Amino acid sequence: MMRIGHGYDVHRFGAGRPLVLGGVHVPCDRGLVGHSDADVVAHALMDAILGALRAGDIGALFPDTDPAYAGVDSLVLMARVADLACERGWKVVDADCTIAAQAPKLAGYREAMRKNMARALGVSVESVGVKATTTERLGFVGREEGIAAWAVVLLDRA
Ligand SMILES: Nc1ccn([C@@H]2O[C@H](COP(=O)(O)O)[C@@H](O)[C@H]2O)c(=O)n1
Ligand SMILES: C[C@@]1(CO)OP(=O)(O)OP(=O)(O)OC[C@H]1O
Repeated sequence: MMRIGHGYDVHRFGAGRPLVLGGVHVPCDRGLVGHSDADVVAHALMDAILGALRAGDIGALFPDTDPAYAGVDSLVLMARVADLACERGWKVVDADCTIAAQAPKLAGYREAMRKNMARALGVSVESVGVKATTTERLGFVGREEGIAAWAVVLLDRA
């Protein structure tokens, strides 16, 4: 039997923050605001896995009121989610992510994001897809107020 999961997350831009996407520090004059490193694509992918596991969501697992997660590297949390999947007898076989960002241009960082998230999950880089799109200047993404990300994942029995 296989399981499918879907995740979605949004973080707003703020000054004086690093922009971290898929574990990559993307050069930018502002970053995303969050209790953690606000890695919006890593959060979407973790939620997709937790959805497939029927194990709640990242907010339940890693509360934003817990000082332990202040500024945390989201890939560390992703490795914990992968461990949880393993403990429950599941493995990630495939994942795909879409990042909606009007700016900055992300094409040059996609491969590094794939590698980073694949490493955190303990899977081949071929098992993780990352794509970027603008929203043609429409909506909160188009106004450059924040970045949104979606992810889907397929789990199989380990
Ligand atoms: N932040 C982004 C957004 C888009 N890209 C790349 O540009 C292509 C065209 O985007 P449209 O939104 O105009 O369809 C997209 O397919 C990506 O390759 C990007 O690198 N960074
Ligand atoms: C991972 C966490 C930890 O505080 O990150 P945040 O930066 O608070 O991001 P959000 O997507 O709002 O909620 C998930 C949190 O659990």
